[in-house]
Amino acid sequence: MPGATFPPFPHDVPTQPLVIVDYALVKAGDQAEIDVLWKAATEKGFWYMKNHGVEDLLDPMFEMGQETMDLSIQAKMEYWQGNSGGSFGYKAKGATTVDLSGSKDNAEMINVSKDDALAYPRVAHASYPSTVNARMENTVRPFVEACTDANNTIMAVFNAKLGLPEGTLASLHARDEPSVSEARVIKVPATPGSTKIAVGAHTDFGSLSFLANRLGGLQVLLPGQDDWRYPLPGHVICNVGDALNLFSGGILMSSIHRVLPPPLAQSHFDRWSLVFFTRPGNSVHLKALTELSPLIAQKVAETPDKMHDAGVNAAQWFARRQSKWRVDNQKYYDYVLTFGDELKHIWGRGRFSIGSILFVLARYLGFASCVLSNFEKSLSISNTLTCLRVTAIISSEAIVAVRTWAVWARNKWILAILVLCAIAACTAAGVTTVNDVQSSERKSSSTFEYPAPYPILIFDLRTSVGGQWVVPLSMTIMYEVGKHRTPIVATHLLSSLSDPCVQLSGSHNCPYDYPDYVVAKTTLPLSQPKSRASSRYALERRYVPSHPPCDLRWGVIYFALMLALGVVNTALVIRSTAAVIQQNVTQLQTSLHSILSTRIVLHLANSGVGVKQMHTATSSYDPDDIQFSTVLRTTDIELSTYDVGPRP
Ligand SMILES: O=C(O)CCC(=O)C(=O)O
Ligand SMILES: [Fe+2]
Repeated sequence: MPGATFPPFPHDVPTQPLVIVDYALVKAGDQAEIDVLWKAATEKGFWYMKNHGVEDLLDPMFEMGQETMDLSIQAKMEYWQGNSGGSFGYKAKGATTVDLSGSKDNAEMINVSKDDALAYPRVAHASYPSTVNARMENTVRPFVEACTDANNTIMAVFNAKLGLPEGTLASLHARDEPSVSEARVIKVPATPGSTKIAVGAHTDFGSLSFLANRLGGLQVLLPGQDDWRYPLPGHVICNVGDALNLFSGGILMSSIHRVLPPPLAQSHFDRWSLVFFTRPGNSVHLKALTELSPLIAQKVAETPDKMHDAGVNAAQWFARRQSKWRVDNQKYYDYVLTFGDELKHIWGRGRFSIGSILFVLARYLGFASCVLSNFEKSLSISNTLTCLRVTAIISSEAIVAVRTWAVWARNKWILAILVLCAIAACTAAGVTTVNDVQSSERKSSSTFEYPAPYPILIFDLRTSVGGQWVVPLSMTIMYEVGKHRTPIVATHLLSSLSDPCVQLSGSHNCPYDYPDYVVAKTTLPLSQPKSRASSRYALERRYVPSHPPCDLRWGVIYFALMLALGVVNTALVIRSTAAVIQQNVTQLQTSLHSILSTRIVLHLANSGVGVKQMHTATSSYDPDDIQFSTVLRTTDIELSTYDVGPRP
């Protein structure tokens, strides 16, 4: 790729007119050039840069990136950056969502920490693939040094223009203070003809970004514009990030950008880009520097509606923003959507039955295992996880079994089959658990042993199905869209409820990064109960006594789905020797059980019928409302998962 010739950038796409700043002149103190830079940084936050001194290091960096991406997926995933807010290491494509409907990104990248590059061979934060290490001293470190120099020079210019005491911005970006500053190489594989977003709309988290790319695809949305426009590829582009925007009280502009596949003929080629991000020291508090500059104080006073204090330091800010769009973190989504129903039907009743205890176990042990699976680093966590998962699955199975028995009108053969299945399942689960917990070795989650011909397929399993989100999320979307015809906003709400970034909603110039507050408002009320009258009506219309299969097709499909998933998952666990697949599949199994069983309980509760006085049981399907409910004939509104009462 370095030195390769690509088709030219097309003439007929909307381009973003940006000025070219001559870095050599800025460094030499040329006032006219400094004014050009200042205007670009305060009005657009983006500019092209020439004579920056990094020219000769671009190709070697791209080569390092290519050598790294050419490694097998197994080798790259040894350096997986995780989902907990870390950034150093490898990010596979598809690990983040790029828009509010949950589409996944199409960019893989390797991030090398500035601190690691400078400290090499000492490890400051993380280790890297051999392809990075081999070039750490002769390529990565010089690149990091040159970009840091360039960004520091620019920051010194901003420091003076903002009227800050000399060295203020430099001290917030001290070379020796640990930071999340990093060099990044990004590969977007060729997707001819596709217009799918490869890197979602965002503002950069840090202070200054230094970006080189080989093909078009970057698009910038400047303040006041309503269309995305391409900067020209082949230039080095610099842009201001959110930290400088905050420090300066909003005087320096941090603009929204994203990456699409390269346009037209260029779309037949892989797109490579290279970024160096200068970010503040980890402990630096992110707020406007009002006490140090009258100019900043005045700007803050003029814009009281904007957020001027993030209330967190740079490391916390970064971790939150980094994890928010992670696909894996959306496994909590269903819990959030149904929380309102849970409050009402489980906690609001003021008393507990065996049914509601099973509900709580299925739901919260499933949820806890979801959360804990992010931190599966030690044997004790691994063992705790095994126990949580098994208990959640058994509780879910109990709920589903009792419901199944109910919809089959307490048929004794069904009961016998269920009891046999339960004994078999519990025995298997018990043996596996004891075996797992007694084993003194934790199975490494970074050990990949893929069947040779299908590495990518299995890898996708690792990142999507294995990441425990895809099936629960699709099911949830199916339910909720069908039920309310409301666009689904997929997000990581739970972490953001305690996130100060939530306060930024609508007040910062990057609305794309802070959607969560809105989400909280739009999703929580989604699960409104059906009106009692309509469910009664549905019940009367559809009630078919003592002949379950006829009107039970949706219920049967629902239970069959759970069974089929169980079989598929078990097969995967048995077939695969890769610990990571076994663990992810088990977690997926737990999440699914938890979601399906608690959905059953809540839908039953929402259908407005209880079980205490019912005469028999059936299932209804209302075409206007994709909701499966086990509808039970009753006069009393009561929630229970197992008490089927007397038959007629
Ligand atoms: O690849 C590009 O051109 C831009 C990448 C970018 O915006 C980022 O990594 O923050
Ligand atoms: Fe960016």
